[in-house]
Amino acid sequence: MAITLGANQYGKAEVRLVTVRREGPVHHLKDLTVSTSLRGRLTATHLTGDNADVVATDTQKNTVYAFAKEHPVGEIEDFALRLGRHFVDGFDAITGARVLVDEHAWDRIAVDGAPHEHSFSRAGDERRTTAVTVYGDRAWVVSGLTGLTVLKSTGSEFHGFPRDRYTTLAETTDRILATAVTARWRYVSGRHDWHKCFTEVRRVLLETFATKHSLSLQQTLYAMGEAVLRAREEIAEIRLSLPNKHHFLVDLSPFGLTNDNEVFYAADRPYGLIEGTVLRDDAEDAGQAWHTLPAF
Ligand SMILES: O=c1[nH]c(=O)c2[nH]c(=O)[nH]c2[nH]1
Repeated sequence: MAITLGANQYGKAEVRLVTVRREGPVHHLKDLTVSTSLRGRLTATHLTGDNADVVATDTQKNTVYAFAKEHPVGEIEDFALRLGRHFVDGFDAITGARVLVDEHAWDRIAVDGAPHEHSFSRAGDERRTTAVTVYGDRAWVVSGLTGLTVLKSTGSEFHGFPRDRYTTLAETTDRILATAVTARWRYVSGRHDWHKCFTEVRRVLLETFATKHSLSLQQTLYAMGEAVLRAREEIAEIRLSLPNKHHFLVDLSPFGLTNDNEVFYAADRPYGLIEGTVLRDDAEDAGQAWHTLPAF
């Protein structure tokens, strides 16, 4: 029996980086979580412990901080591309790099209605994300967002599903629809206006969720993905993961009360999980873009 080393990668996970850029008295904050992972000629360290080709994960972490000082961080996609290119071009043994960046948003605190120069409050759980893969001369960018929680209090139905002896769910023509959107979209190759594209995708996702009359969360997922692809030609493919945050009508009849779609129990688990990909039929090959990322 022969035993060999299979696919492997290594790096520093979740480097927390905060930068302050000063424009006179006005400060600009960037709050990032950066993970790097490298691939390449790494058999020796696994088989014999020879570390001649191992760029230490501590060095990877230091590089993140040093890069943040040496150039303005800018858009997370550009920062990740610079880091990935550095590891692949700078070390012979390293042939591929994957850099994940999550950006945590902060709002300026309003003081007497005016945005404060250097005081902020966390904008919530939502994060903007990117996953950049550099492999040889090529690079793939998959950007997205996660934790975008949305709810509509009407405009959602769910009926017509099969009933068997285990089915108890009532059909409904008017329910609450709520989810926390995770979206990842793959750019066609090249550089794009990352900031504008992110802002537009987020807007289109929200507007479509709000305005599409929903017969199922699956239908809403497809409509959201389709609207993004119609709005942004630089996006080849979008994957959405939508937990169905159920709001169940509370049975108030024991108290002699009716419930006309007014009082709900917000269940946190279990939850339906609706996931899918929407893509152009002529999209260029995804290459390494989704490699080792979650399926959706
Ligand atoms: O939009 C929905 N899709 C489902 O597949 C499903 N299943 C379920 O119990 N409720 C819902 N809602």
